[in-house]
Formats: sequence, structure tokens, C-alpha cells
Amino acid sequence: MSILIKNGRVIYGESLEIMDADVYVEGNKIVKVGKGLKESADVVIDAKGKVISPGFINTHTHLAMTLFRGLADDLPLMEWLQNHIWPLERKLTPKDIYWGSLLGALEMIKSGTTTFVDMYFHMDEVANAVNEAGLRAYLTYGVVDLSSEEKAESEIKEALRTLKFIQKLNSDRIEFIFGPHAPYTCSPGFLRRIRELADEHGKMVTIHVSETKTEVEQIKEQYGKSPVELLDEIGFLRDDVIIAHGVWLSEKDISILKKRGVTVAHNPASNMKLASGVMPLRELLEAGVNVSLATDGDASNNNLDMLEEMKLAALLHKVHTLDPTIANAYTVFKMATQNGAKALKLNTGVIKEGALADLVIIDFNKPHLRPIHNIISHLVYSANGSDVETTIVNGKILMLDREVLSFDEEKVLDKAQKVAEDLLSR
Ligand SMILES: CSC[C@H]1O[C@@H](n2cnc3c(O)ncnc32)[C@H](O)[C@@H]1O
Ligand SMILES: [Zn+2]
Repeated sequence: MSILIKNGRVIYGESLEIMDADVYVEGNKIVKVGKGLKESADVVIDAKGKVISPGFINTHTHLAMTLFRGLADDLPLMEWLQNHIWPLERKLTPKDIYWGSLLGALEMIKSGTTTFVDMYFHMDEVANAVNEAGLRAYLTYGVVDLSSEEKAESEIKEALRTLKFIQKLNSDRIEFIFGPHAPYTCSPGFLRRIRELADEHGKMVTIHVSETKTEVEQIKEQYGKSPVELLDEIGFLRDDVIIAHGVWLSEKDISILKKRGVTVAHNPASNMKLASGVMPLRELLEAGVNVSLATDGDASNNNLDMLEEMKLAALLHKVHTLDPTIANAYTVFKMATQNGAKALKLNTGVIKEGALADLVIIDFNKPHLRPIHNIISHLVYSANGSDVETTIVNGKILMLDREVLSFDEEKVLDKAQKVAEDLLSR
């Protein structure tokens, strides 16, 4: 399949140069970017007055938590998890997770996310939903051992079963990633075993780390060191690790993260909503740590809109540091695109010849996006997910002119509503 997108304003390459150009896609790659391309294509899209942007990369979420949107708002993390979310999750069935994941996939496609990292349960169902939807994803069955050897064994068994299930899908868009939940739910011995398994199978790892002050205090009390120091001591941290949150990090933690090449997935909306704190973004960037952007789950955000997340990231760090130069639009845009790709070692996150064809077309023929002085500024500060008109992943059109092509949108809305209502009645 080939696609020719004509007359767009292209956000080109790592430097985010704006080019008035056409983009030609063949198979799953961007083959040519240039003016007046003459290639014949199966599909021709006129992008006059529109911006062609790399798709957004959400490096930390829990897709099926769409089902909990609007439940258990306005609580701190541990109370939210222990008294509300975990009791609900115990009632989730594979079918719930399938429909909740399709709802999340729909939300992502409609707001321009093309790749995401997900940690949850019943991951076969998440994988089936993602396979149908057409998104690119790194999926993990989130494991916890709670210091029980028996639990550790059953969790590892399920993680490896999920890995095999994903391998059998034989998809070039869906990958398995290991996902121990957090240092407060996984013992050091268990974390070591997960690290060994990741090495053995050549897979990446993601984990929640240093999200709240309480977490850091608890780990320090238990082990005499910070969560990052603990993970480093057991040889867990490498350049294939994405830690989610990284809010409460010391100078020493930051230098360890840099030294080990770890990526930190920043979740500003979730950190603000759960009142977890403010990630030391300036310090991380100054140290040269790769920082990507993420939404976390829908129950702590309460949406998966990466355009909104960019604005929140930019504004949060300005007000926190009382410095408006921090987290400028270009820095934040890169966090939401190329830094995510770097974390995943994926040839995407930029529009250039040879990159994977994961891109979105954003309609700028709207009052809140005119006049056009600076496209990156508009995307970070003025646009939102519903301005995304067309979403392409791996060279396949998932949404064209706001119509989702890969599955039945109405059916997903209807089924997700039904399973969510049923879940609460159980
Ligand atoms: C073991 S599967 C993933 C697990 O993580 C929970 N979760 C969702 N958001 C957060 C967060 O911000 N910090 C820690 N854990 C979180 C989710 O509900 C699942 O239980
Ligand atoms: Zn999370």
C-alpha cells in the first residue's frame, strides 16, 4: 500500500524544521519528503492548510483503565490504589479488558497517538484490541511478588505466557516488554529475576519508580537507600529501562539514571491529579537524561490526549520553577515524539526518509490555530487531540478525516459503557 500526502506543512526531521512539502509512504516507511512529488499512490490525501506531524508516543499508560474514568477522583496515590482501583481491578474480566482497551485505542487514534507502552493484566486481550486497532504498542503483564515466592513464580509464569502469546501474534507493531510494578510491590530478589529474564529474552523493562515522597521514604526505611539506588545496586538499570514518574529524585539518582542510560517517562497530569509532586525536569534535562512523555492511565489523568499532556508539562514546570524558559514548546514536543522513540529504540518519532510511517495530519483551518506564526507553539499551547484529522501507523491509515477505519467506533463506545456499568454492579 502507498500513500501520497500532498501540500502539507511538514514537521521535518529531528530539528523540527517546517517544510512545505508532500510525504510519500510505501509499505510501512516514509520513502520521500519533498515538493511536488509525482509518485502515483493507492491513496492521495490533500493536506492543504494542514500540518503533518510525527505521531505521538505515550511511554506509560494502563489502557483498559478507561473503564474507571471519573471514578475515584481527587485522592492521593496509595488511597486511590488500595481503596478504590485495586478492589475494582480484582473484578475485571478478560472481556472487560478487551473493551476497555479498544476504548483506549479509539481515544489514542482520535488524538494522534501512534505508539504506547502499557502495563496491565489479561494482556492477551490488550494485545488483541491493539492488533485490531492498528496501533504500535509495547505491552507488559504488570508483575508483583509482594515478597512471596509462590506469587513470584505464578507472576513470572504469566509474564512468560504473555510474552509467548505476543510472539505468536507475529506482529511488527506489537512487542512484549517486562513490567515489574514498582519497588514497593516487588522485592529486590524478584526484580533481579525480572532483569535476568529481560536479558535472556532480549526485551525491554518498564517500572513505576519514585512517584511519591512516601514511596521514597518507605524504600529508604526498608533498604537504607532510594528506589533508584536500590535498582542500580541490583544491576536493574540499563538503557533498555523506562521508569515511569521519577518525581522524587535526588542529584545522585539523576546521575545514576544518566550513567545507566535510563529513560524517565514524565506523567504531568497524573502527578498533579494525585498530588504526587513535580518531577525535576530541568535537572534531568541538564544532566542529559532522556525524558519522554506519558499520560498514565485514564483514571488518574483523565484522558489519553498527548497534545494536552504537552501543554500541561510545559506549564507545570514554568510555574514550579518560576521560570518561563523551562520546558519550551520544542523541548516538550520532542519529549512527546522523538524521546519516546529513543527510549524504545524505534525508527520513528520523526518525519524523514526511511523512518516508520507513523504520522498524523492536524487541521489548522481552525480559529484557535490561526494565525500561524509557529506550528510547534500551536501544537503545544493551542491545539488539542480533537484537532487531529488523520492518523497513520506503520503505513496504514487508522483514521481518515476523523473517521476511524480499523474498527467500529459506535460499537466500542456502546460495549465499553455496558461492561463498565456491569463491572460496578458486580
Ligand atoms: C500491575 S498492573 C499495573 C498496576 O498499576 C496500577 N497503577 C495505575 N497507575 C499507577 C500509578 O500512578 N502508580 C502506581 N500504580 C499505578 C494499576 O492500577 C495496576 O494495578
Ligand atoms: Zn502507571
